[in-house]
Amino acid sequence: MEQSNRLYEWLNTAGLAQYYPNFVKEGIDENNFTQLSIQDYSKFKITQLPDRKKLFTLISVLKQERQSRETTPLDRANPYMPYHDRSARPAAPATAAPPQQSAPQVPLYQAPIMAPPTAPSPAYAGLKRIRVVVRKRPLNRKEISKQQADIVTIDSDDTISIHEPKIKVDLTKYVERHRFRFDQVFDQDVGNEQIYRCTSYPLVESIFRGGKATCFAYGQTGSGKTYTMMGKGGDSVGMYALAGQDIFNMLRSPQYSHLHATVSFFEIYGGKLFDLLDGRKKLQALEDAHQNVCIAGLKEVDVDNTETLLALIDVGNRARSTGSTGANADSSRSHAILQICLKNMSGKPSGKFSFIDLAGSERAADTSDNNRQTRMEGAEINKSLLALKECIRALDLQHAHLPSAARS
Ligand SMILES: Nc1ncnc2c1ncn2[C@@H]1O[C@H](COP(=O)(O)OP(=O)(O)OP(=O)(O)O)[C@@H](O)[C@H]1O
Repeated sequence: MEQSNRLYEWLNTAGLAQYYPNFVKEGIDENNFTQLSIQDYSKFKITQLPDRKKLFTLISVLKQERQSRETTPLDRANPYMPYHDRSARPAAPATAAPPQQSAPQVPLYQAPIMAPPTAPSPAYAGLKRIRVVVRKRPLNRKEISKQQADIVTIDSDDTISIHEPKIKVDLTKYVERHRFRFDQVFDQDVGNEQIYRCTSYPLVESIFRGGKATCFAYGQTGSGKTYTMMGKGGDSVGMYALAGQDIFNMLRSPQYSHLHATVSFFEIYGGKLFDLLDGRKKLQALEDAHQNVCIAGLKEVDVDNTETLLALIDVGNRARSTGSTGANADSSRSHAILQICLKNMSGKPSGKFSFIDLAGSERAADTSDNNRQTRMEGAEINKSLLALKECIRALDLQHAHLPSAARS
């Protein structure tokens, strides 16, 4: 494939193919594309905000991808290729000519927290142990109909601002701006596939080296955690399916013919564990002699393709505890843990990817309409999230003592 065509392919995937000739005219190709800055965009006649955002996201994804490509062999040809297109790559044209073509809202974030593998791996030496990325979701229908204001702006690829409306003692209204910095932030028009590329994807290879990787979706109720992990159904897939697809593809290569994958899915509700693939059978977390946490009796199903994985997730999600909260009519009230475990011929675990769709945290202001059970659940959820925070802090600081949950 010619390099210039690869540039076309990237732009096409991001919905920017019509600008391709402008890039060619300015001498931009695959090698210098990622060096473009926001100030350059107008040179290519990209003046509309949505298109500028698309270009910004595309360049961020590619930069991230360039880093991770040095560590993973997956899909080197076009890291930006979306999930649906990976089996049938569209041919790019051979020439430069393209084909024709009010009230504040707070729960706007969800943040997958990425933990690189626990097993030492030279390829991951340069990566942070924990990465936190933030995704903004668009205002939903209810918020739009109430003409509520969007109080979140994305300032750059790692900084967001929250504009908090406040009232002074003399009743004058003003807005206080809070800026927050993360490893990466994504605007509301970024899809699950791009988020997967920048977060979970670089970790997939690590589990084939015997590592343990974890992706948490953390955020307030209604902020989009399940949307990110699961997708919306149909063609809209999330982290589970995208990672599953890459894992199963790698398992098909002769290099990994000695491995197979098993899937388990359970939830933590009210401090208790329930197997989502086994009729919500109650489970027990036990610690073995090496202080590894084991879930006794957890059902593990052999899976070798994405369709079966999605069918199992569907079964599990139907069994998952949901309820209605002030902020989300279909709120997950439990932490759901999907594990894809690699095992060798003798059934010994040899790498694991855990996806954790946490129950939503709640602001006190959103709980006023909730009934007693919902409030009790909320208290339990907030308590367990606090415990999780301690685990992550201990991991981050590499404490000698880790809470047992941080070791599993
Ligand atoms: N990025 C997004 N783009 C479009 N719609 C979104 C996005 N994120 C979330 N939504 C929509 O917002 C609603 C709430 O999302 P979701 O159920 O994923 O929230 P949640 O964080 O899992 O909430 P809870 O913790 O209460 O389970 C859903 O209708 C979902 O389709």
